[in-house]
Amino acid sequence: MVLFPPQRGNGTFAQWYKGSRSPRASADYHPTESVLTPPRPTMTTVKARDYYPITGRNSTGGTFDRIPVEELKADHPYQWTLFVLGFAWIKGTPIPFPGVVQPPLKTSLSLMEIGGIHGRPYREWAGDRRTHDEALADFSGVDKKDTNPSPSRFGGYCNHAAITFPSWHRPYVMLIEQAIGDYAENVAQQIENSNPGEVGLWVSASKQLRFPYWDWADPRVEKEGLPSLFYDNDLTVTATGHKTVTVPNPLSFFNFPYIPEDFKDTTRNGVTAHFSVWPKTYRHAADSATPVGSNIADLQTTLKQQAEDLRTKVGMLFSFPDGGDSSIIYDQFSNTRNESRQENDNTTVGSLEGVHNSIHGAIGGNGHMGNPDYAGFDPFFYCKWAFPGSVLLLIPIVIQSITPTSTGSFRCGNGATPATG
Ligand SMILES: N[C@@H](Cc1ccc(O)cc1)C(=O)O
Repeated sequence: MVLFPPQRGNGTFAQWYKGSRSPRASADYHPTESVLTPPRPTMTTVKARDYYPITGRNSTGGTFDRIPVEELKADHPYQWTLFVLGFAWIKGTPIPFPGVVQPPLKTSLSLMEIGGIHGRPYREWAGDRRTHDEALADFSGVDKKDTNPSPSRFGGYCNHAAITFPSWHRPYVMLIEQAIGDYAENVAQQIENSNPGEVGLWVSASKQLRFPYWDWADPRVEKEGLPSLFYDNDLTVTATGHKTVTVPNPLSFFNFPYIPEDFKDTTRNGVTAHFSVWPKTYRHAADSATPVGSNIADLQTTLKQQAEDLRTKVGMLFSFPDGGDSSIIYDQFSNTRNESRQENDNTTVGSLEGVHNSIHGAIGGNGHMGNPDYAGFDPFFYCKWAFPGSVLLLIPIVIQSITPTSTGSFRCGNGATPATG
């Protein structure tokens, strides 16, 4: 399965591919680091060890729940510290911590590269394991799906408006989850090594760390909107000796280390997003090359207004009639451009992608989250995505004719399960 066809633009695929393959891509070639590379049984790069049953992060020795981000912050102080440190590290702006030597950050695991997988820049991910020949083998010069796809393909790797929409984004979140988790284990070990009195506190927390989710279908969203941990300037974390310290919040925005050439200003509904010059990610920004910052008041008003509708739409995903054809239901459940609509189709339950689009718009406005080409750079993207990723694990409830087989760990926060809306 080809999960992420590259953009060909006006040139041939071969031109695109040669032009886009940056030297650092091969220098940064790490055969075991990617969870995104699709199965290619005939390719020599495929190794049995690259595949493993997914029950959370690899090699933690257990299966642990993803938990709501608010709960991670309130009740799991060591995991919270490690998550915050890990997110800052992946952004290329590590937070110093006594006794910790920051592990090197591979280019391919930086937020600049991971964020760029989703949309722009339209070029190969630095961690893509395919050789030049393997990538070319994906392309057929005589196949319309490659030369003239209709509708035309999205330019990044991500899959939208297709049945692969949910299953593409789940491993995408796992990539950042695994990277931050590996970092957390490394740092936790260093902390315990230099603080023998804290042995047992950090390493076990690091093993249990999963990427937290934000449940945007929780009834609290109507009143409280977006939790401030996503936009506060600073966050409080627990340091050694049970002390708390204040650190810059890595979840509120991302400073671009450089602006890729193909970042373009985009005007929608008369409002321009100045992506070609904005040095950092914004949410609901002013139509200006130099906005003062994200307009959180606007964001909150929009989100609170839409919250009930969002929650209803998530609940509706679980109201497909029993006994239907599971392939048709999955098609309708998963994405906005389902192909299997029937002539007399009275189904109005919406789709996971549809409701997910609404949350992108509500949070991003004209900012990066509101546009698939740039959304992956906003740190919020991944906590937001960990939620529909988890809704996906409830698919056996949606399609009742399938026996539940999910071994993935999932838990909803605060009793507000998506199943009950
Ligand atoms: N393009 C979608 C919103 C969206 C934004 C970013 C994404 O990654 C995905 C979807 C819409 O207009 O509804």
